[in-house]
Parts: sequence; structure tokens; C-alpha cells
Amino acid sequence: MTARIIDGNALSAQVRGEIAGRAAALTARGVQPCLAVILVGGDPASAVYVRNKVAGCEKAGIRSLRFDYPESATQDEVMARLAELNADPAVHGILVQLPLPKHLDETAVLEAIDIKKDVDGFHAENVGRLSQGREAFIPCTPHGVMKMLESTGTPVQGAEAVVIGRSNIVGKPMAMLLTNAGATVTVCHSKTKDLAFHTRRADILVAAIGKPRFVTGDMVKPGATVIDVGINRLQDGPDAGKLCGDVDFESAKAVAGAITPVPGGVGPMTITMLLENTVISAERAARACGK
Ligand SMILES: Nc1nc2c(c(=O)[nH]1)N[C@@H](CN(C=O)c1ccc(C(=O)N[C@@H](CCC(=O)O)C(=O)O)cc1)CN2
Repeated sequence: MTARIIDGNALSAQVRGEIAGRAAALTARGVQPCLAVILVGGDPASAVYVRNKVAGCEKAGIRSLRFDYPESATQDEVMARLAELNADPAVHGILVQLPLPKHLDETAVLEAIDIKKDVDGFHAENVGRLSQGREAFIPCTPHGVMKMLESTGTPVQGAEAVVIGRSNIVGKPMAMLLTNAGATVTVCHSKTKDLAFHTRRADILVAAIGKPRFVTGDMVKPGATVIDVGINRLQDGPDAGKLCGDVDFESAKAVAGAITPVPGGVGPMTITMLLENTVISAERAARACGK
């Protein structure tokens, strides 16, 4: 068997077309969706992601505001900017690119974002609402994964789903979304004993551990849908400098029913769902002011 490749770029292009239509309709009613992006420090990968977010906004007809701070930025400076953006009715979405420099209090920064503008869905109140299955901003990467599962027709209800990784950004919200959708979910992590025992039972396997090519074909159930959230740059060997995921694509592809590549899989969907969350926030704001 060789797996169907789930093309994140193609799905993104389709969904971004729909988002652009909704943004245009809002703009015609006098409410142009607007996303504010805060980047602190000089992490090269973060700079690429922020650039792609801003470019994605522009293409979709979403206004963007970008605030770059040096590595030495203080907590007070970032908090003051967030207060200003929270109070600005023309701003519908606010995000702080992660990771932040170590001297900043990430939790305090994320909690300072108005939950109505928290398009990353990282505020504790949005996390709590998601865990209760209530309306909430859904973190972009796991939301993108759910869209990818839907696009492939992968049945989620009643499926055995295994999530490897328990981060606040991906693993935990991913497990909540799959649970809310009716899957039986197992969350595995660095302390899990006999990881392969769990992964081999998974109809849906989501890898988000940050270890290059960690999940190999012998750990995959035949016919499973494998979603690779990892983005690792290989340091040495013949592929040095190349990007790869947490899944060993070649061996897993031979066993899985469907699989996401890296690059071109989940990554593009992360930015797409951010654009969608921004438009959702603007739609809510427009409704609230009768437009
Ligand atoms: N505030 C946030 N910070 C971070 C998030 C997030 O959702 N919100 N997620 C990640 C980084 N991230 C978005 O910010 C992100 C990662 C990867 C991609 C992507 O499109 N990857 C491409 C490859 C890009 C490359 O060449 O390096 C792919 O997989 O095809 C988009 C967004 C951590 N921080």
C-alpha cells in the first residue's frame, strides 16, 4: 500500500479563497478585518512565520499591523502594546509570536490579550471553553489538522486517535478537539512506556514531538491517517539543512492510508486557520455594531 498524500498547500489555497470572500464582504460593509502581530527578538524561524502571516493577510484582503521588538524588550513594553491593541476597535485579532525570549513571562503576555481578539486561542479562557466544547477560538495548528481530516473524509467519531506530544499549542488542544469530535484519544509523551504499542492501535496518529523522523513505518497501523506536525531542520547527514517532520515519511507512507508531508502539510494550514479566526473575530465585531 502507498498512502494518499494530504496536500496542505492545496487545501490552504481553497480555504484561503473562501476566507478572502468573507473578508471582502466585511470590507464592503465598512469593517476590514485586521490582525496585529507582535514579534519579540530575532529568532529566524519566527521571522519567517511572521512574514508569511503578514503576506497571507495581504493576499486575503485582511489588514495587518506588525510590531517588532528587540530581544531586550521588557514585559512592560509588550504589555503596554497589548493594552493599546485591546482597546482599538479596528483591531480584530492579536497574536504574539512564540517562543518569547526567556526573560518574558509568556503566560502573563498571553493572558493579557482580550479573549475576543485571541485568534491564536492560547488564552486560558479560550482553552477552558474549548475543553467544554463551547464556542472558542481554536488554536490554529490543531484546527488545521481537523480541517485536513475532514478534507480526506477520515472518520473521527469512534476512531482510535493517538496524539504524541502534550504541548499547550498543539498536543493538548489537539486531544480536546479529537475528543469533542467523538474519537477515543490517547495522549503519549516522553514518559510514555512502549510508545509503539499505542501508535500501532491508532486509526489517526498525530505526531507533535519535535524529534526528526521519530515515528517510523513499523509504528503505524496499516491504513491509518498520519498527521505530522513536526518541523525540524536536519543538522547533519546527506539531508543536512533540509526540513523534515516527526514522521519518517518514506517508511510511514508505505503503511499509512493517508499522510501529511513536511513541508507542505500542516504548516500552511496553521496560517490559514489564523486568517479564518481573524475573519471570524471581525464578523462578530461587525454583528455587534449592527453592520
Ligand atoms: N503565536 C504563535 N506562535 C507559534 C505558533 C502559532 O500557531 N502561534 N505555531 C508555531 C509556528 N508557526 C506559526 O506561528 C508556523 C510554523 C510552520 C509554518 C509553515 O508553514 N511551515 C512550512 C515550512 C516553512 C519553512 O520553510 O520553514 C511547512 O510546513 O510547509 C507556519 C506557521 C510556533 N509558534
